[in-house]
Amino acid sequence: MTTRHHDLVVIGTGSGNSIVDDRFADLDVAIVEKGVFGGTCLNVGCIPTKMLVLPADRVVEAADSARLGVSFPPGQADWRAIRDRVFGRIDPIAAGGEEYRRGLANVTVYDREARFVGPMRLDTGTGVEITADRWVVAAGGRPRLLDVPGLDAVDPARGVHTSDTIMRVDELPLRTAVVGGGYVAAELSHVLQSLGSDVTWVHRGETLLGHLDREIARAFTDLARERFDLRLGSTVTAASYDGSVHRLAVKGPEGERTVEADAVLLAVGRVPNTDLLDVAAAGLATTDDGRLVVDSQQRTSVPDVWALGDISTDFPLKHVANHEARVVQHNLLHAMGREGEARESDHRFVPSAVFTHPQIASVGATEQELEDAGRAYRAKTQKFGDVAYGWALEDTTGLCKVLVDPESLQILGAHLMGPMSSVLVQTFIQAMSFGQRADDVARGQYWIHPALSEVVENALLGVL
Ligand SMILES: Cc1cc2nc3c(=O)[nH]c(=O)nc-3n(C[C@H](O)[C@H](O)[C@H](O)COP(=O)(O)OP(=O)(O)OC[C@H]3O[C@@H](n4cnc5c(N)ncnc54)[C@H](O)[C@@H]3O)c2cc1C
Ligand SMILES: NC(=O)c1ccc[n+]([C@@H]2O[C@H](COP(=O)([O-])OP(=O)(O)OC[C@H]3O[C@@H](n4cnc5c(N)ncnc54)[C@H](O)[C@@H]3O)[C@@H](O)[C@H]2O)c1
Repeated sequence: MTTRHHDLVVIGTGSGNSIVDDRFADLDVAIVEKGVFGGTCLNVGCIPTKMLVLPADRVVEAADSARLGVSFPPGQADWRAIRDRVFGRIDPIAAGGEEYRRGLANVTVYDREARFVGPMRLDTGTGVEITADRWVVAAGGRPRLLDVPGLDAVDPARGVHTSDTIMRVDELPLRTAVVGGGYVAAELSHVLQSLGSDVTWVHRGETLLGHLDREIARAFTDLARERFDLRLGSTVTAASYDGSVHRLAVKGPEGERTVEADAVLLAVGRVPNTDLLDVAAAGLATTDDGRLVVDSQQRTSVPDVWALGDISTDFPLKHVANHEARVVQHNLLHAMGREGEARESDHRFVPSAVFTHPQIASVGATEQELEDAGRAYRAKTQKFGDVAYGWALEDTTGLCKVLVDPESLQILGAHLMGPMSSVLVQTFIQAMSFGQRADDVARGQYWIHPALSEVVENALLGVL
């Protein structure tokens, strides 16, 4: 084992990869990445899922078009062509990112799983142990597995998948059992079912997407009930596999039932990679659920060590990881005397979207959070179907809900389900971020008629 000292070490090439730019050109930098460059979002997360959701949306919309007076034959997906198009675009980006880093004279890439072996001493797994003046830990997380024999390890050959593996299969399973009721389950159930797999969706809770405002969560759950074989309040207690078929014992409101499937998708959350990295050996403090403790400047409990993204954040979302990476980048430069005052991360109004069908988007407090906090609020839920573009869409399910402080008229939260919700929510994000009042946003600007954005205008006018 040889040892080497660097000026800066970055562990993880998801959002961590964006930190080292020209301003670090005079430093001896190590980048540590055990997998492909670009991390979760690019390779197995946001990007491929959204590229798969789009054709899935087309299938659903075509099937629904008869209501508009046009009909198409039932959607036929060429799974391999879709898969190859998606990864044919993504994989070269990951490879190009790695090639670029390896070509930089001041950067050394360590490409094995690394772990700490002492106070800020990292075994890179390549026969080199490294130390450094400054560190960035951006090692993300990985899918959680189930504590059920047979489903406690990923095994694509047997059809036991997580989001890391299901998107690259050669054949879409004829029947998939999806376990979990969060983001990944909602997006990938839509993809699988639309593109040709029969989905049985098993979730332990009574509503899907339980983190959302309850009105939206219930409305989405009602729609999902019509579309999927949905087993709510249900847990998988045992699993068997006979070489071609999985049989899951599912305990639910009607007792124990067997769910048969050709593949199982485990979508039961993610765990931070602090254990694999053995952060305890480095003396880095962790939260009860295993994330690195960071302060508002993204500093860990050890001096000169910063962390960002899924390994530390309360908000495991790519736009948050990117924001935190910019803060860490600035604060590293500040610590080296190259930038002014240190900065803090802004987690006041973190938005999110679930790219399922219909789309869902959200920012700020839910109604139940305001109730629990005993906070006064006014609420208005505007139906997409009641604005002009909603008529064009013949929309019967879309909702735009806004929650406002009755005194200050500040927007406290906004929750949408319907076409283009991830875009429509931006008006609320902007208003909340800049402290704009609901009446000013509603009345102080033009709203293009008859655009779908009128649903936001009407929700705001309604709440006033
Ligand atoms: C299916 C799916 C869909 C998603 N869709 C969205 C979306 O639409 N919008 C959104 O905002 N967010 C989405 N997310 C969440 C988003 O992908 C993550 O929040 C984001 O990628 C986290 O970035 P990160 O840099 O913290 O970690 P990562 O991107 O996970 O990067 C961590 C890197 O560290 C490496 N690493 C870990 N441990 C070690 C080690 N010991 N040694 C060496 N290298 C190591 C890993 O290989 C990895 O490349 C999605 C997630 C999933 C799973
Ligand atoms: N569009 C997006 O922004 C997007 C898309 C996908 C993922 N993500 C991010 O990735 C994270 C992970 O997504 P996810 O869907 O895996 O997690 P999640 O936290 O959204 O949902 C996890 C689900 O699994 C269930 N669950 C947890 N443990 C279980 C157990 N032991 N048995 C049965 N069910 C269990 C939970 O009740 C929950 O419904 C999300 O929190 C999100 O931040 C974001």
